[in-house]
Amino acid sequence: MKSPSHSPQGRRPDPRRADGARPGKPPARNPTRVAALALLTAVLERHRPMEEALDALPPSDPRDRAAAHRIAAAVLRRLGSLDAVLEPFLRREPPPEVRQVLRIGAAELLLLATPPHAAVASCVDLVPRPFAGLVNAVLRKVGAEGAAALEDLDGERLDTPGWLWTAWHKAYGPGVRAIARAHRLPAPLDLSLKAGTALPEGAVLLPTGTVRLPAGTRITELPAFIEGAAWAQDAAAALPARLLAARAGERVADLCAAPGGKTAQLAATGAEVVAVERDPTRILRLRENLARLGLDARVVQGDATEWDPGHRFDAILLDAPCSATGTIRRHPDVPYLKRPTDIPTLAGLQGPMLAHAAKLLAPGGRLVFATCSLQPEEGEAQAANPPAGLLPDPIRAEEVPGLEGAITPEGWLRTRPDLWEEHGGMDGFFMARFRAAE
Ligand SMILES: C[S@@+](CC[C@H](N)C(=O)[O-])C[C@H]1O[C@@H](n2cnc3c(N)ncnc32)[C@H](O)[C@@H]1O
Repeated sequence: MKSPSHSPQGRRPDPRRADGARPGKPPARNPTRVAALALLTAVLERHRPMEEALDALPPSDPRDRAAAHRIAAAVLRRLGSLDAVLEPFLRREPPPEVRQVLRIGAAELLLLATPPHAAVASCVDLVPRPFAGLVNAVLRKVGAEGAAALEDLDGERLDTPGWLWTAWHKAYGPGVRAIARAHRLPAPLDLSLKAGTALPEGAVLLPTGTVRLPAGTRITELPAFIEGAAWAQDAAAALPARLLAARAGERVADLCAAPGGKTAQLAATGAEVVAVERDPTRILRLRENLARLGLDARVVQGDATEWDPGHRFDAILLDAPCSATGTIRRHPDVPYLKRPTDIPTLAGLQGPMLAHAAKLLAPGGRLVFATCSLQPEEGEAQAANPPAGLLPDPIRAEEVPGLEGAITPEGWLRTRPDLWEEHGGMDGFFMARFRAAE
């Protein structure tokens, strides 16, 4: 008969061990850290989006999930720096699961102000027994020496994957550092409100109309959200629909519409809105969001490169699928999900989409092309080569109060995460407006 044992060698663990692992029954693993480990494993090893991994977590207290997300996001924001701090304390590469736990522990100790004992003990409990001693020893050293080491690093460079650094340096010169710095901070909660909705307590009204609350605010607890009068939308993400300036009664198409932040803005004007989206799962979210807000739009499942309802539109919003590198503050997993080869692939889709959208526009109609990307191939390069029949309709300073400096000489709008730093930044977007020839 096999003797009962919890140790890999078939011996009972020594109750006096100095590695932090407790003897006897396996320790109860902390649900927040277990979930944080699952999120990091999904993103860094399986290259799955963090939101998808969050949805796949077993049912748990929403506060545990939020805390797990906070830890995983902190690791992803400072991944290069955390690895550099860990490096001198590791003689060889640990298994991937142990590496993720060490990153969690280092983030808790150096970035999240978790009490050292709790950070170390909960991380020790997360790894298989043979690695408990290693995790305990390394994290104790990180606790003692890590803060000084972190300060000496070039974190902006280390926390930005090389291909993104090179591309942003080429596009924005020294601005790459400001962009990288902005990516370190959790983004505030930005809301769009239905007209006449009172400003939530503690909110700031930004010059372009977005309402901003501090990072970490729980949207589901806000009265305006509960009443169906508010939706989450970054300050930059609210600009494309604003620039389209839809009017009541106009025929408006929102191509690539889910989850529907911009559809909601367009529908709130009283325009007749058709929202086109290819992905059936995302269509469900789009419908749910419109229903929650009590806003009306016709939702159509279709491919924006070929959808044609047989009539023309007064205004079209094309919020094209892109690499989403402008949203890294809100989605710190993006740098670890995207590859350099994604950029030409997506740019190769955006061109034909813009060309098809142009064909759906009535004479004199307006079109706004937008992407939430910092890569010029997905913005400036597209607008510089518009399809036949589209004329430039430059964005004017009075349309974007406080962002006049983000208007390019061509009349496009280029936002970056380091803009409005004093207000808490904004997503990186590109927007260009056109008119169809009369
Ligand atoms: C940037 S997101 C749109 C965000 C949305 N406009 C909003 O404000 O909430 C791009 C969307 O395009 C959809 N999409 C991708 N390829 C598409 C295509 N060929 N036709 C229609 N929709 C597409 C994606 O599923 C995704 O929902």
